Formats: sequence, C-alpha cells, structure tokens
Amino acid sequence: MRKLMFILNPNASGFKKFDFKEGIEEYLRGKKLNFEYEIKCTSKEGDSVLIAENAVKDGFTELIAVGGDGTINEVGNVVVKNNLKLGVIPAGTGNDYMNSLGETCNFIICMERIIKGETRFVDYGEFLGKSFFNIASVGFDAEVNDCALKVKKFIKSGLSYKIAIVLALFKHKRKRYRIIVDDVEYEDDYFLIAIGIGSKYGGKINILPLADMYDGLLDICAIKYKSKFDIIKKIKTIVNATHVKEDITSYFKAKKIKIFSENIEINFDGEYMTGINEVEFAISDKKIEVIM
Ligand SMILES: Nc1ncnc2c1ncn2[C@@H]1O[C@H](COP(=O)(O)OP(=O)(O)OP(=O)(O)O)[C@@H](O)[C@H]1O
Repeated sequence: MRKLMFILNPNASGFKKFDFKEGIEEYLRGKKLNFEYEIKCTSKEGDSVLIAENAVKDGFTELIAVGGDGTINEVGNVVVKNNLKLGVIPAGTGNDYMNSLGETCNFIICMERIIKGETRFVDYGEFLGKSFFNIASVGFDAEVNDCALKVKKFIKSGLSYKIAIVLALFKHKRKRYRIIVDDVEYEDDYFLIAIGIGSKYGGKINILPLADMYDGLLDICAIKYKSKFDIIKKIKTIVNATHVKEDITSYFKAKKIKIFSENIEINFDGEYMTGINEVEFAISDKKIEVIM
C-alpha cells in the first residue's frame, strides 16, 4: 500500500496566492484512493527535514514536497537517503526544478500525477555530504541568492531576484578560483561557476542549456570575470542562453568538479551557504525516483 506524506512549507511564496493545504484536502476528499496520506505543515526553518525523517520512521514511502526549490531540496535529501519516492507540488517563486524537468507547475495536473504515481529516475548531485537536485553555483549568482533570500523576507515575487541582482552587483568583488574538472585543472578569475543536473534557475534563466537530467553527468558553466560593466552585459546573454558561445565561457560535461578559493559562497537549489575554501561537487551514482 502506498503511504504518502505531504510536507507543506506555508512560508513559500505560492501560499500567498493559494492555500495548498485546503487545496490538497479538497482535491482528495471523496476520491477513491490507492494510498493512505497525511498532510503536515512546517512551522519553522528546517522543519521539513524533521517531518520527512519522522515520516520515514512511520513507514511513509512517498514524500510530497509542497513549496519552493528549497523545500524540494530538504525533502529530497531525506528521500535519497532512504530510497523513497519524491513528489512535487510547486509553490515557490521560481519553481526551477519543475522548469528544468520541463514539467508543469499546474496544481491539478501535479495532483493527478501524484494519484497515478508513475515515476522516473532522475540524476542528482552531491557536495559536502548534502544532495542537490537542480543547480548549485559559486560566485556572482550565489551572492545574488544571498541577497534574494534577504529581499524575499519583504517582497515575495519574481521582483525579489531583480532587486537582488542590483544589490549583488554593488557588493561583487573580483575573485580567483582554481578548479579541477574531472582531472583537468584551470585557474582564473571567474564571475560564476554553475554546476547542474537541470538547466534553469532564478525563474527560467537557462544557465546550462545543454543539461540532460538523465545522462549521469554534471553540466558545468564557468564564466570568466572581465569587469562590472561586463557583468551587466553578461546577465542579458545568460537570460538568452547565448553566453555559452562566448570566449569567456567554458562549458563542460563531467562527473565532478573541485573548486578552491577563499571563502567560497554557494547557492544550491536556491539555498545559500558560505565559509569554506574548497568544495567538490559530484554526480551521484544513484538516481532519485520522482513522481511525474
Ligand atoms: N514555516 C517556515 N517558516 C520559515 N521558514 C521556513 C518554514 N518552512 C520552511 N522554511 C525554510 O524555507 C526555505 C525554503 O523555501 P522555499 O524554497 O520552499 O520557498 P520560496 O523561497 O518561496 O521558493 P523559491 O526557492 O522558489 O524562491 C528553507 O530554508 C526552509 O528551511
């Protein structure tokens, strides 16, 4: 018997427009279901991990993340550790994971798929003992993400990312990185290094246009720093995905990348961390089973 735990992040931006708890209850009410289910809401940061871990102890087999990419990341980490299935009902700002998968964010269609329960096995990445499912990045866009997480406390819309880009531009400082892609070493001042399973982040920005979420490889895009003025130009090319053709861009498909620099700032699935001088990102040997 399938046993589903819906894990809702009521702090995610989508909850401003739609009550997902009521929506799920309403949708499932009176339907003949081939599964048992429970719905739980987080009440603070990090709560979705606790709910997910308790769900594992209680024998739940499918965890449904209802929130933004950060919630998918937290729930996904528990899913892969316990070989469960992940369902997604997008309720964030960008919903980049579903965009990268090329899947719809429509609530009703997502619920229909969860009821059906068909799955696909999708790649995921690992770094510092954690998993990421869409894109991790280092450099300018990690700085943008740090600003976005602060701005989103006040503005919960796509505008938060635009404001964050401007703030990060003021803050950004040129930085030297040494990178080892599989076994080949490079050293330069990089503006950003994006490492992905999926192609899109920041609300449909196609940073890794060649990414294939099933090929067992990471896509890596490293863009060299020229000037702050060049960053403004670069943002436009990234939005159009023409950045991959430029001479300051290196694009790789690889199993792993090791990055060395001072105080590396990391964005992973829209979450932020800093304070380390070396980090390795690698494709996992395993896959995550996603309902879609
Ligand atoms: N009840 C809560 N109150 C405050 N923070 C929460 C709560 N539940 C989860 N969080 C935190 O919210 C973050 C995840 O947010 P999430 O990505 O789901 O939404 P979002 O930021 O609106 O979406 P997006 O990433 O698409 O912009 C995580 O850091 C998580 O720990």
